Amino acid sequence: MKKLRFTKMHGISNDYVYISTFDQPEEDWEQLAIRLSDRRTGIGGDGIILVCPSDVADAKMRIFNADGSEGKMCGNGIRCVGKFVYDKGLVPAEKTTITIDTLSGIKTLELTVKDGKVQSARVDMEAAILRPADIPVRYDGDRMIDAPLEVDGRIWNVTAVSMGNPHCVTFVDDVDSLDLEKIGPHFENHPIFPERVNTEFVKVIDDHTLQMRVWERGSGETWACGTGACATAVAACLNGYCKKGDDITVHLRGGDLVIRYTDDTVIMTGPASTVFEGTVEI
Ligand SMILES: N[C@@H](CCC[C@H](N)C(=O)O)C(=O)O
Repeated sequence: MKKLRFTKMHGISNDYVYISTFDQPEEDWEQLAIRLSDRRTGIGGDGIILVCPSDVADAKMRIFNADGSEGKMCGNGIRCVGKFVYDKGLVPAEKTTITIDTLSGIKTLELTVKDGKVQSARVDMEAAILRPADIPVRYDGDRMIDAPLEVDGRIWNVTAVSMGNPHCVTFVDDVDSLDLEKIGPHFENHPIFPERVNTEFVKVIDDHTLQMRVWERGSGETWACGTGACATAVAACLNGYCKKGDDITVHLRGGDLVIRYTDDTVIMTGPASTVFEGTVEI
């Protein structure tokens, strides 16, 4: 029986099983993501994240959702990967600017370190993608903003944004009362999203504050989604609820993220936490 070393980490309760391939061989990650994510029979998590060697950055990140599908980007995950790389000494202790290669490009992180451990990270998520074909969403206009969409027998007004992965943002009066287990899968598998979609349900608190719940492609409702918070802040600016260049606080079930959107980039700031380490038989 083979053994795999892992670190359980979370970014405001969006929890993944982190596995280093710096010193462990390749495995069938799709199958392991399904098995290890199970909260009763596995380690438990919203998926698994691999921290891999890279020729072009300090490390490479790969994210597998709980259903085994591979995502291209993970906002909460990348802050934890920055912490993992620093805390494990994979970069020198004086190096607090870290680069991480992802399937949606190389991202730069500024780490905040206390007593030799990373507490939080500020990530340059790069420009939001709004061109429908690049998100991807089947939509005829040049940007899908506040567009009516029928989902599960109701009309929702949606804004489509890619942060390296696809998001559908809808503004509602109340997020707490929504039955995400029922409506989430209808958004995720809606035929206008050829690669499925992550969906954010958002209440505007004021012009600097948003409350959000998320139904993630491949993982269901999670307590937070970093790329989802970025897409939400972008959508809030595009819909006139918030202003570009301002710090926008997004309240999620598991905590807060601060997002700043400009035409050139989206900056996300938030914590990264280690829960425990262990080995698992595979
Ligand atoms: N939780 C993540 C996003 C994870 C991937 C997503 N479910 C997808 O398939 O695109 C985040 O914090 O961004």
